[in-house]
Amino acid sequence: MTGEDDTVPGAGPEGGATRCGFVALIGEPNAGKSSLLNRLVGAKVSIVTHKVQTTRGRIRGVVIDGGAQIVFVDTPGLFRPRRRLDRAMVAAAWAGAVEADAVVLLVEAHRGITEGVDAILEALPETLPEGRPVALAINKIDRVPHETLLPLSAALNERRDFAATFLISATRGAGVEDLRGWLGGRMPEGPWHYPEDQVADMPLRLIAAEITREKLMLRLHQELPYELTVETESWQEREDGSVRIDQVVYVARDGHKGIVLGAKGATVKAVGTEARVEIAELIGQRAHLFIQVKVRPGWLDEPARYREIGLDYSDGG
Ligand SMILES: Nc1nc2c(ncn2[C@@H]2O[C@H](COP(=O)(O)OP(=O)(O)OP(=O)(O)O)[C@@H](O)[C@H]2O)c(=O)[nH]1
Repeated sequence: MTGEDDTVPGAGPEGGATRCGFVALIGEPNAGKSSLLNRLVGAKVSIVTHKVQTTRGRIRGVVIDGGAQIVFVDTPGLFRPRRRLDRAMVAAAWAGAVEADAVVLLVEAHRGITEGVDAILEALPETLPEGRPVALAINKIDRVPHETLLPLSAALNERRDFAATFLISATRGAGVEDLRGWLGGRMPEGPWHYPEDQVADMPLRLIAAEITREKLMLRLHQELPYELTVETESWQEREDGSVRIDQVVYVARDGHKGIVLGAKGATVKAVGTEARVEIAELIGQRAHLFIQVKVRPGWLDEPARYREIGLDYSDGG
């Protein structure tokens, strides 16, 4: 974790010190966190949709900036909790921010300081440890006249002394490089968490899991929207040029397992077929997809689990 140190030495490309750390993107639902992550990573990491609250944490991207490796924790949207699960999702979002080395708050240019942004600004000082650098990224600048940006930036900086302010468009890319460079400089010195080659295919594993989750959600509609997670357990290239992908769908209860499986496994089979076609298209290779459904009991009631969903640094994906 960094403290207030702004003087992290630059890591030279030839054997200089490496840096590595975590960055949490926070903001209201739809602020553009997934879009920004995708733009930063340069691959479609998390599925961007028009529906709010689609991001379920644990979706990460790893970005190399000079000698720095920046691990992004994409958090669930921060919103006003209504149900028990919602509260846990908010807690998960904050857990990511509390443990990150730097935080980026995304605010939508055309919406300005909404009630939601206000609530986040209120919560920031008491939630984050002192000295944790928080950058402000005013996003979707392509949607507003340029002259509105400075007043908005000033109003926000009056509320909190941000370590830096960036005017960005996550979808068009404006300002994103600057933000990435700034974050790279904020990462603490230390070895990289992920070997370089792993970084290359990690996004694919994440995307593959997201694709399966999306297909499940589309098929199950309201039945289980927030109560399952999909993880890609293994990704094996085969000699014939195809790839074998093993995934696990985790559900909270036995009853949910039945719903995901469907009669004689029909639901998971249909989902698997749809996901396989899309994954194969994405990677340009034939894919064999194997999906298991497992119950992780108490998943919904254990605070520790939520934390894990929002922030899991344990392995490379
Ligand atoms: N015009 C414009 N639209 C953007 C920009 N960034 C994101 N969007 C759009 O805003 C919507 C929400 O973007 P997401 O990236 O899914 O937002 P999110 O914050 O990850 O949302 P949750 O997953 O719900 O937390 C999508 O329709 C994006 O295309 C931008 O810079 N300009």
